[in-house]
Amino acid sequence: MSHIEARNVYKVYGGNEAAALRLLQQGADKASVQRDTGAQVGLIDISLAIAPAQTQVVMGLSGSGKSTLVRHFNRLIDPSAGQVLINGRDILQLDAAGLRQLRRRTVSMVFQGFGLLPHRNVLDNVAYGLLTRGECKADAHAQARHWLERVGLAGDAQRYPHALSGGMRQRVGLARALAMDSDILLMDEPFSALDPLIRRDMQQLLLALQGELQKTIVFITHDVDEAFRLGHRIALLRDGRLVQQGTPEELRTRPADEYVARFVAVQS
Ligand SMILES: Nc1ncnc2c1ncn2[C@@H]1O[C@H](COP(=O)(O)OP(=O)(O)OP(=O)(O)O)[C@@H](O)[C@H]1O
Repeated sequence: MSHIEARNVYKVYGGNEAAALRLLQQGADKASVQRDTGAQVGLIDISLAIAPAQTQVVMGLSGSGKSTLVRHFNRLIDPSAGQVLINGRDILQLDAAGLRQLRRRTVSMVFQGFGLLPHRNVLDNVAYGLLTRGECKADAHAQARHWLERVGLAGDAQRYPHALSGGMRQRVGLARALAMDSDILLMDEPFSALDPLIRRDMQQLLLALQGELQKTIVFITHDVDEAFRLGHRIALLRDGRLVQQGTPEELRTRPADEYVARFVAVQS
């Protein structure tokens, strides 16, 4: 069974949503629908299945719909049409308690901007999610210390975010997500603000942790090298549509069209 599945997902923002959806379902493209209905088109008929313990990269230019797609997987965004399934269950059917459970237990998210709490030290930042889901302080701190050690920050538990480098902050963000012990990690351009060498270190760290922990990771990037380095599979979006989903090798050797061929050709 797929761990995560999107079935015929459409997302339209604002404007005349019903009219926009109808036009898209008849095959219209993003630009014409936006012009004719005043709606912003996020996603068009996306179907994507992600297997357990895989790193699925979502790649595409700015505005192609990467964040919109991935935010459907923890219901930060609800689709205009279509279904999203986690472990075979339609998450749009979840009640408030089910949604809380999804966000606290099943899916964690790591952002580009780190999202750390500035007035709490590193240990408390990592423990924060555990405390808010009701774990006692001693357990939360023990787990936080464990994950800080795993990301190489054992000696930095008492420091504050402002005193850390970007790479260290992103390690804290990663430790915080891992501490939640959820099976799914959503990572929205987590390394794009980092210097190239630090970025490479973080990619290595993620590969090592993934090999060991076997999480299902959905990783957004617009960097082709990063996508090829990290992804078991890569989904390439263009103007809200999925143009190809496949292994790095498949994208390289059997690109679905000229656009995919040009996109992957930039790989160094
Ligand atoms: N809240 C919103 N309201 C209106 N339009 C939106 C909203 N969020 C996204 N969009 C539009 O949906 C489309 C896809 O945006 P999205 O942010 O998902 O793309 P992206 O590939 O993640 O881009 P980036 O790489 O710049 O983050 C864009 O045309 C964007 O303008």
